[in-house]
Amino acid sequence: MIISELHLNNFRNYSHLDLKFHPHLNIFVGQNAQGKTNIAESIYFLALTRSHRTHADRELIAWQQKEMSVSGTILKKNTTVPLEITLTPKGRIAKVNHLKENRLADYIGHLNVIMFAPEDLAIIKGAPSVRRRFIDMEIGQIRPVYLYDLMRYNKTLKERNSYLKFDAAKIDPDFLDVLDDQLVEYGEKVMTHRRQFITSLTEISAELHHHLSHGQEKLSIVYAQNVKTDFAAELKQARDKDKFRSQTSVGPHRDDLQFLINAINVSNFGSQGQQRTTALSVKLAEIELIYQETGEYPVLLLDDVMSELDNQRQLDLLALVIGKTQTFITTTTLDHLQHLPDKMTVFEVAHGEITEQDNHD
Ligand SMILES: Nc1ncnc2c1ncn2[C@@H]1O[C@H](COP(=O)(O)OP(=O)(O)OP(=O)(O)O)[C@@H](O)[C@H]1O
Repeated sequence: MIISELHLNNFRNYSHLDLKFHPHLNIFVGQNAQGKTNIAESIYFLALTRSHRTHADRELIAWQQKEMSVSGTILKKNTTVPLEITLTPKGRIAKVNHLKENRLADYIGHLNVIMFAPEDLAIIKGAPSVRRRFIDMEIGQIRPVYLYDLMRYNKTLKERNSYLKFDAAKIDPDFLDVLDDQLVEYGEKVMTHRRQFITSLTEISAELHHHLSHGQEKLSIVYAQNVKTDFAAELKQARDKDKFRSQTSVGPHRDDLQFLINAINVSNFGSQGQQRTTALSVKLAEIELIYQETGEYPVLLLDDVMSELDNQRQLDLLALVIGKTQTFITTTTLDHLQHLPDKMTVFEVAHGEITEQDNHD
């Protein structure tokens, strides 16, 4: 799939912007703090109805304004899909084909994006919650049903945790049994989706990493599932402890991922370069995974990462994606970008204004 047009109204530092994109490669070049990442962020937002870098939607609305909107046209193999999201003080309004979708889960998935930004190193180095968010966002893009299951799981978890805060004497074991049954039902579904996703991700990223490391490194990803074998039994066993601590200690809300290179944990012992290449392999694997699940390649957003890759990695990366995946690159300079294809559009970004510099069809 490709995004052919993008329209922004009061999004960050763009009061009004209309852009037409190249189907293969679009480069946004400009000095710091001009609005390059804002463009990548707006495309990510159009796909997933949230930002990749903030939880606070308010930050996305141009200062002194109350609303913003992002819209675009998505071209797929057989269809053209107009998408639009408006952020108002009352919340989000998401439209597909100009019709409002009542559930965001029905909206997400019409545009698939993979974003690779410096923050993504946190998938390797950061807290387990970062990795869970990564898993949730990625599975959610390809399987909307996952978002339903996850939402139901989180709702039940919240209810159980609130109930555990009651005085011990007031806790009815039968009611807790009912909550446990629900938690297990939704939790099992969440874990099944995660297991399948991680198995496929491991397989593809191992192959890509082998390629990117020129045969030197073997990457494997381990699903560090918090539930060992039997969720229901483990929940029951932890009940006294959970009552004492007023929180649920077992379940997929405690899951994690481990990245191993040649059997050594990259998060703790990998070099910066290995951590970066691992993050890149994982991101590139997602592109293939989305293709396998949906039959369309997603849009790739490379925000500020090219300068961090050496010449060879840039070459490998571009060779893997150009022509297959519509790619957006943000960068402060074109100087270090080697091996660019002939066909692309370069946009110059300055103070929230964009000028098309070069267009080679
Ligand atoms: N809600 C907002 N309203 C208006 N302007 C905003 C808003 N949020 C951010 N900005 C402005 O957007 C600019 C930052 O844009 P962006 O993050 O896209 O920079 P960039 O060009 O990618 O820079 P860098 O190369 O440093 O990453 C800053 O000038 C900032 O003041």
